Amino acid sequence: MVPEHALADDRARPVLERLHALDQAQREAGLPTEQRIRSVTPPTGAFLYATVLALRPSRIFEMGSSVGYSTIWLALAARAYGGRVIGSELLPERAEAANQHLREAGLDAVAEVRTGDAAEIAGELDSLGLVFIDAEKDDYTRLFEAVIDHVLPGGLILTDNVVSHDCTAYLSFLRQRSDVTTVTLSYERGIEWTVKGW
Ligand SMILES: C[S@@+](CC[C@H](N)C(=O)[O-])C[C@H]1O[C@@H](n2cnc3c(N)ncnc32)[C@H](O)[C@@H]1O
Repeated sequence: MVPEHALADDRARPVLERLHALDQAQREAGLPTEQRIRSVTPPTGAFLYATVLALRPSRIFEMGSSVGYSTIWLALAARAYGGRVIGSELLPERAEAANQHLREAGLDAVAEVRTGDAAEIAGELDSLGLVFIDAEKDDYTRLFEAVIDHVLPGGLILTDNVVSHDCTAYLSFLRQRSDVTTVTLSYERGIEWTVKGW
């Protein structure tokens, strides 16, 4: 039992535990990256949950949902105050699995995962209070550029894996922009905390 999963309710907890166990098993088996579900760690899930509870964004967008592990964490928090989560996933079978996991967790009224390129789906959305970027690391700049105009002033963009992976180009790109304030959090795999200016 992973302590962070105790934050979830009785319906969501078994789904989170199962997906985390699958992620661990795939990593231990040495499966190639593209075959793994590549979930965030449980502490990162709890971080997303706590951040959403604190900021209470009405509309949350996730770029790269895989089978929905982090989507469940975001949705658990959003449900507490009536927020809504839109996830996005390039691979149709993963998006389908994510929506099935949201149903199992009792969160399908709060969150949905759309199939397609997150950059294109961003164009369908507006007034985003929080964006979580967790797709391919060499695509972060394109995804950020696609979504930033759809984020509210003061909105938060979180990006995972900025310490575990070489994200130098993305981090420099963010620091050259005058419309955001950005800091790197050395937490778990590294989370970039980027706030859009008012
Ligand atoms: C690191 S995994 C996401 C893990 C997920 N956030 C979680 O913690 O459960 C990255 C996922 O992004 C998807 N992906 C890659 N490029 C994408 C894009 N341009 N738009 C949407 N999804 C993308 C991949 O297929 C993969 O399933």
